[in-house]
Amino acid sequence: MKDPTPRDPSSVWRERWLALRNGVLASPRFQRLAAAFPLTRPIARARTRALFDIVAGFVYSQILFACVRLKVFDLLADGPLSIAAIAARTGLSEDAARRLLAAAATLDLTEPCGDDRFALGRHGAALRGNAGLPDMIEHHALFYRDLADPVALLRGEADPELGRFWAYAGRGAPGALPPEAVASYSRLMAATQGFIADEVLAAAPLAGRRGLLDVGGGEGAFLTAVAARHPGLSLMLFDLPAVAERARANVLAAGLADRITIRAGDFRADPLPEGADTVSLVRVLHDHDEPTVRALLAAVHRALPAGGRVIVAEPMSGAPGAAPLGEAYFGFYLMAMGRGRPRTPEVLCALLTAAGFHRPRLVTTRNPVLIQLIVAEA
Ligand SMILES: CC(C)=CCC/C(C)=C/CC/C(C)=C/C=C/C(C)=C/C=C/C=C(C)/C=C/C=C(C)/C=C/C=C(C)/C=C/CC(C)(C)O
Ligand SMILES: C[S@@+](CC[C@H](N)C(=O)[O-])C[C@H]1O[C@@H](n2cnc3c(N)ncnc32)[C@H](O)[C@@H]1O
Repeated sequence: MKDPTPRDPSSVWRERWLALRNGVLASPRFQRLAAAFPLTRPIARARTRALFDIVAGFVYSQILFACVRLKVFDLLADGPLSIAAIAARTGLSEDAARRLLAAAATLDLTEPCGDDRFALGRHGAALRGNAGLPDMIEHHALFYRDLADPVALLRGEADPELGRFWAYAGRGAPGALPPEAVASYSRLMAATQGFIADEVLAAAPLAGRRGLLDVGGGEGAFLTAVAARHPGLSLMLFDLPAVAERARANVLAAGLADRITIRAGDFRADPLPEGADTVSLVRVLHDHDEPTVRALLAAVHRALPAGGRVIVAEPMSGAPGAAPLGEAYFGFYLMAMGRGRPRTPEVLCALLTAAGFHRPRLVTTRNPVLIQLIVAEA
């Protein structure tokens, strides 16, 4: 079907090239020839594998999910185990355990070491070093169910479970959410701060700052990490009342009540507390649509003094080497959640400029796949 909308003249040549390339790639005769000819055969194989991997991706995810649910990586933490021992400890038959461990081995989750024994694979071992990751993987059961009919999700005809899990994404006033509505998402976010806070703190320009306000700071896991690394910084957390209550209990239990002040409120309705010269928004903006983000950034600007600084930390669209994680993974995750979108650094910089901030800039983290930073001055 030809698109009747007028085209930008600069795209004409690109579209002609795409038509030519795609016509060739779609031809079964070309595909047969490319696979037969020794010089193009490796390319044909790689393309076949790449497309097959997209088809199989969900199966790979379920194999990882089964390993996490059955605690296979915990079982192998002390060294290789035989299939008989793994079967006994997971409650699987030996045949099922062998099928799972062999499949996991092809994904580098486990590694065969002869005599029907398996060790942790490279990914299985890395997973053990990331506290909170198994919780995050198990949480995906909801997302996978929401994705069972992606077309219904795209058409807005589904009733996604993620929308209920992230209670503040619902229609009601988030400030009135009861404790039980925020408990599970707050626990999950706190559990996954381990691999976020390290990256953010390695890159965040906090030297010489006096006070940090963490907006949407959850249970206080990020500020607890900040407190350990920046002993001179005064710290304040702002979150919904039911979440702030959890933060208060955690901060008290960690003996940090004199370091971290907790303030409760709804940033869509209440002013932000003043007094800090730096504000962080960690995994907050991507949860919200444009009007909320604009209003929130303007409120952050109002709360900051001259010389103030804002730090936005979240996974972003178009991260180098990880393009599908932004638009595909977080794009669909946030669609199921019911609001928000992953944004490129350029879009975030433009939103910060519109809110009155100066010199918005991308600060590269050690691991942009997980999180990136934008810093701007008030
Ligand atoms: C050892 C020898 C011989 C050589 C060394 C070679 C070498 C240098 C190897 C590297 C080893 C290494 C450092 C490995 C490190 C691996 C790491 C750090 C792996 C980390 C993996 C992290 C993953 C898979 C993270 C996944 C995160 C997810 C799925 C997050 C989802 C977040 C969501 C859904 C957030 C929701 C919040 C909302 C609603 C969007 O606001
Ligand atoms: C995805 S979580 C991130 C939590 C924390 N910053 C982290 O990275 O672990 C988003 C946080 O924003 C908070 N939040 C959402 N809407 C809010 C609102 N209207 N006012 C205040 N906080 C809000 C949530 O309660 C939640 O703690």
